[in-house]
Amino acid sequence: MIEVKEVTKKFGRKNVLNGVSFTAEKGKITCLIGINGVGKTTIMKAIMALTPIDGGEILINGEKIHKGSYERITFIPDTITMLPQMKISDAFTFMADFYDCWNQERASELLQFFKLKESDRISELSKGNTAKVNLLLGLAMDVDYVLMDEPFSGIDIFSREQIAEVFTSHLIENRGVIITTHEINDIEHLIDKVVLIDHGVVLKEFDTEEVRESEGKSVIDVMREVYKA
Ligand SMILES: Nc1ncnc2c1ncn2[C@@H]1O[C@H](COP(=O)(O)OP(=O)(O)OP(=O)(O)O)[C@@H](O)[C@H]1O
Repeated sequence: MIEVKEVTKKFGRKNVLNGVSFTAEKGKITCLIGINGVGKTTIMKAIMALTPIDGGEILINGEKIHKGSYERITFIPDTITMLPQMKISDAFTFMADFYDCWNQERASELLQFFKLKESDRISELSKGNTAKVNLLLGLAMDVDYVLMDEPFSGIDIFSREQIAEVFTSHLIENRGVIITTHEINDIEHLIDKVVLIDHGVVLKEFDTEEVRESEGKSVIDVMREVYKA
């Protein structure tokens, strides 16, 4: 489990996270929802220890993040981190050299799934295909948790559908997934848990199935209630 406990973060004098707490479990897809600038990416980076926090605590499977944790958790940012002149095959070699948990078999499977070729050059990929390569590089790692920042942002409907398909396939397996979005429509049916964020605090954390069954409400119904209150 990932436990985010009372996390605070300032950039200069600006309070960005004001005591954020939530949990994300293995085997579940947890979605952080909030409009632009509420601190979603900062939370992801804090979990990965890519940005230092000012207060609170973050635990991954009961431990604070350490060097070895990067073989158990990965972050897929909303921009590709591979060099533009690389081919997809070069990116695979880079990942294999860098991570023990790199799974080439799964990478090849994802490549087929997304209809991409190892000889494709990063700089020549469309926006949708760049997002797919980014996702592929994260999902081909044998980790317990995958963090994805806006995996559906700015890409066409067909690419979005293809990416959504990954979430219901064996390629996600029993992993814990945290995704951020400000646009819930496409993915409502995929997610197990929602964390609604505003101004660096969690307004509500709920299980989508539970709310649907016990209260007959969709995620959007709950969002309307919470954000309009
Ligand atoms: N390195 C930084 N230095 C200064 N301010 C920052 C830095 N990173 C983020 N911020 C500020 O922190 C706030 C939260 O940013 P963050 O990127 O976490 O929001 P977000 O919810 O992910 O937004 P978006 O949906 O636009 O990606 C914003 O006001 C942003 O300007």
